[in-house]
Amino acid sequence: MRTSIATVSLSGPLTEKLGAAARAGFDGVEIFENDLLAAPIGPEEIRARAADLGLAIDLYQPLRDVEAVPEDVFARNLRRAEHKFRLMRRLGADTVLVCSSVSPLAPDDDALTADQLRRLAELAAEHGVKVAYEALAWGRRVNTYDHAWRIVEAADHPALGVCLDSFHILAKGSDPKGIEDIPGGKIFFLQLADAPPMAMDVLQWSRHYRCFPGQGGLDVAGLVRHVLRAGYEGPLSLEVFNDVFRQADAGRTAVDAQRSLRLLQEAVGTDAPPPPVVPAGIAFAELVTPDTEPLTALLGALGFTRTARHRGKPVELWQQGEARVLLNTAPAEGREGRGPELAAVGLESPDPSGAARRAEAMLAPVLPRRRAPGDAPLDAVAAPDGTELFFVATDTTGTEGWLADFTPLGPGGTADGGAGIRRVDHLALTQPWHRFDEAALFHRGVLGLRPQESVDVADPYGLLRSRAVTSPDGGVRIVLSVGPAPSDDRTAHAQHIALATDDLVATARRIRAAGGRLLAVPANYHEDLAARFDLTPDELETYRELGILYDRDAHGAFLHCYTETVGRVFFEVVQRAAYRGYGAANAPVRLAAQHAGRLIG
Ligand SMILES: O=C(O)c1ccc(O)c(O)c1
Ligand SMILES: [Mg+2]
Repeated sequence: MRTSIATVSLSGPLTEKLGAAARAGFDGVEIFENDLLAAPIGPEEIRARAADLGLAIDLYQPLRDVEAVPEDVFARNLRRAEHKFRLMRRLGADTVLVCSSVSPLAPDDDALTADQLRRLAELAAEHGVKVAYEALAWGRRVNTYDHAWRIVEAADHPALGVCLDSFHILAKGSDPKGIEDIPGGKIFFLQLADAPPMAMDVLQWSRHYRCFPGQGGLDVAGLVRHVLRAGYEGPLSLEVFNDVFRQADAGRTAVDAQRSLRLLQEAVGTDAPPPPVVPAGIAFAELVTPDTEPLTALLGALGFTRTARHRGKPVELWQQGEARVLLNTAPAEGREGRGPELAAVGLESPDPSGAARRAEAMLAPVLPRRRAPGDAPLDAVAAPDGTELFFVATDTTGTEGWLADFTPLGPGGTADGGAGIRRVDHLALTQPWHRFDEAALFHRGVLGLRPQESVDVADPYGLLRSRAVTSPDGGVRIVLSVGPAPSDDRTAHAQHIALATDDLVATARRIRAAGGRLLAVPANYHEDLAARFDLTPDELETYRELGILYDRDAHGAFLHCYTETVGRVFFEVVQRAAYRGYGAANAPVRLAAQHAGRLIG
């Protein structure tokens, strides 16, 4: 189907918005009146620019408080409307949006409203344009789609139809099934927006928190199915008022928006992109670091062994069980002067090239293959936070496997035992503040991971939001978070690699014995644990001594502890049986402890 986006959804001046929409693959735009009023170029030139970019101007909006007014006011409104109809002809826009009146003057009279809308439509028809009537959720009298349709039906003019907006319909809790009773040809326009679940005034919710379909909690796809069954043939148009998108880069927002519509179209069956290939596990986590020193000491204490070296690049493989960490000391552009950070993740994929095809169809930036002749082919894309995601074959033993690019370091190189670490449990990646919603949608759409609930965690210097995205069997777990801007002395929001052990107490003791330093947790925390959980004094004493945090859910217990932070990276070691979470209840204490920076040992 054709896709369109309202200019209000993108930042910047009108011409930049048009460029961003076109580059992201949109077919059209809704032009907001303010964007036109503020543009330094006239309607004819806007029309020409849009046409050059291959964009139609699908809607001009909005006309406000036109209808349901005393007759003298309506006469003035018609004059104002006629002015806009002439403007629309110059702009090449054939549909105008009329929002239901919010005026306190609006008399409680559907017949009057219908009569005035019919006269407005007659005037519009004389100018060759159409009127789409939209019920705002906070409209004075008309605030549901079915009420708007009853009025349009009564007005009975070919140049008058309804505009459906998923936000207004779903935010009010209306049943969208009734949309099927509206003849498709009378649905002149469809605006789509999602929103996170929030108990707040609907106008504020709409003006500040709308997001792209799939980023919130409304069943936008369900609504679209009803609209399609009604026979609607117009564009799917995104109309998102959002405080963050107003500031973010328009080009990125437009791609995020287009990705959301591709997923929506996949869900409703109007498009069939290559299917998602869900990664099976984390093959490796790659840390870039100016020098290996602080990390090799830490990895050694954690029980890792340097097992191999890349044949052509300054990259070492450190391994323990199925956990693999790459240390890359190649100087990287843009990273000068920065300490160690997590730069890339290898995702084990049952079908790496299928995963790459999916990624491309979902508009993930495909990275040039950084490989020397003879290296294994590696497909990679950039996640919204810049992390490079490599799709690697699950079978690492073959000559095509990524491990084939590494030379084993002697017989002692096979990692065994160590500190009891078996694999990577999860990765925690901090997101730029304006890319959090984009990141969740990206991981769902591109990788087929499932976003879990978003949780808010108190940090001593701000609030941290975090949301896990996981594969169905838990083989891949990535925790996306966004928090207060990091500064040099506040490294708590560094990314981290969580490693799984079956016996955290034994692993923590082994780490300490090997000279590793663990994060000290205040005694107050362990006193509180005694009140919350049925733990023996011995267990509590052990946890206190080793800085172990504890949580439990309906499925089982969770024990975890943290290493010191090196550059922007630290490690967590976790023991989970069937526990499903990430110890969010303990996160405020952990973050405060990281700010305090006290270590055991
Ligand atoms: O918030 C508003 O005023 C407004 C305007 C136009 C729309 O299409 C809409 O859904 C909301
Ligand atoms: Mg709308």
